[in-house]
Amino acid sequence: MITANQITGLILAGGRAQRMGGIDKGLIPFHGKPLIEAAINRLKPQVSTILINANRSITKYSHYGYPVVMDETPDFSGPLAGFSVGLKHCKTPYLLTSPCDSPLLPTDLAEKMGAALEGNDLELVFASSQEDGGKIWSQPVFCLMRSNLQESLDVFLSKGDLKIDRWFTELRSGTVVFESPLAFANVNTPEELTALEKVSQ
Ligand SMILES: Nc1nc2c(ncn2[C@@H]2O[C@H](COP(=O)(O)OP(=O)(O)OP(=O)(O)O)[C@@H](O)[C@H]2O)c(=O)[nH]1
Ligand SMILES: [Mg+2]
Repeated sequence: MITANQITGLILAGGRAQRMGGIDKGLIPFHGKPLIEAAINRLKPQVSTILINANRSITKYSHYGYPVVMDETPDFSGPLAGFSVGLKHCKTPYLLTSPCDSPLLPTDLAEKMGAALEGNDLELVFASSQEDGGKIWSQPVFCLMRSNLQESLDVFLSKGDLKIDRWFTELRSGTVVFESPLAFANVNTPEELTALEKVSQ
């Protein structure tokens, strides 16, 4: 069984947030507190420690008491740049990733993905969500991976590829379907922020 003390949580807050007007998304208020706090609070019981991946507002993110790590490339090359630096700083056998803009993320994320990873001898498990109508969507920025994947990721990125699901196909990877679509609701626009605050009173 993979336990919380074997897992480091990586919160991805390194994006441009263009649909939010380019402001720092992790710091916008959600129910009166910076959005990233909700992700930290949901992730904390599932992991031994947390890393925050950000490319701006480093001092503000440091106030949470966790290391803040920046992408090694300054060009906002996507979430895999965050995975890469997260793997480099990860000192536990597993890394669990989550974006900073999904404040209702599953409280059993690590447990379910850990069981799938171990049970099927996988290297990486990503989440999928199921809509009420049954349609399944992959949620590739929610991943549990073995922390020895750093070399594989660096080789993949050095080829100039940035597509997250293409890296997954190079690995022994699988997915876990979570039934609550709301758990993966993410805040990309001011309208989505308002709507999510309403349904999560
Ligand atoms: N480290 C890092 N993370 C990124 C980068 N781009 C996106 N992400 C993260 O990936 C997750 C999903 O990305 P989006 O929801 O599209 O966020 P975003 O890129 O900031 O927003 P848009 O610019 O509106 O697409 C978020 O947690 C982002 O912080 C990047 O260049 N570097
Ligand atoms: Mg998003």
